[in-house]
Amino acid sequence: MKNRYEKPLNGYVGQIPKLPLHESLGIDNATSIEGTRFFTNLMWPQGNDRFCEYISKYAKVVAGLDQMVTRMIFESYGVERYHDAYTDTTTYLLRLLKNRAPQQSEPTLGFITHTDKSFTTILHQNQVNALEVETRDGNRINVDFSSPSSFVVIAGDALMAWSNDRVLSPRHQVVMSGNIDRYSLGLFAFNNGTIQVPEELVDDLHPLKYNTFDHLGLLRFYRTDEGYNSKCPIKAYCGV
Ligand SMILES: O=C(O)CCC(=O)C(=O)O
Ligand SMILES: [Fe+2]
Repeated sequence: MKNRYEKPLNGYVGQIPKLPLHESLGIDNATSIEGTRFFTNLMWPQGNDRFCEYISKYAKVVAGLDQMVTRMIFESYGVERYHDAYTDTTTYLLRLLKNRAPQQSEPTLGFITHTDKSFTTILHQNQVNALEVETRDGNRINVDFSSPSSFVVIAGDALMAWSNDRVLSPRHQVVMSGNIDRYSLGLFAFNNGTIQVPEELVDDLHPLKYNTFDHLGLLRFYRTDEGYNSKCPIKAYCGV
């Protein structure tokens, strides 16, 4: 298998007996031309300039959207002074996801219930809706983002910890129906350093809930049995 990275959960995922519908590939550092070229040279030994160009343009546009959204989040908590340092040390993993339409009698679960380990994730899809997101009170929302101009922003575990639990990293899953294959793109923001709760978000009413943590260490922890089996991996990893 060629699409592998040292960073856990960055490369190919698929051929999982319990999840026969799902296959995905990952492009780390997708906003840089080196990142996309590394991927296209791997998949097409003679190169694929068109794909390389489109994918890096897409990643750049959506990373710009992500930086706008995270700036708004930082501003809404009065801590925009930390935003530049955050974006300067953030890289983007672009995942290309396919969930094929289930055949009769096949399980319809495309992707298991999980929370994202990123800071933020921006999703885009073809016309086939299948994403279900759980709310704080346990209800499920079927997210309709079938319009080509729709994007969904999901808060990841790192944002939940950074915000000292103000922003929820929601559990979500992909459940397929109908007879059209679903293609989606997920751009995941990962910080290359440590993340800490801003001091402005800690007070008597909001005691500190997370120790400073190494973001990529969260991915490594999630790959361990303890991390994978814990109910809330981020709390098990760096919760106070
Ligand atoms: O395909 C989607 O819409 C969501 C995929 C997802 O949740 C993930 O890759 O983390
Ligand atoms: Fe996800």
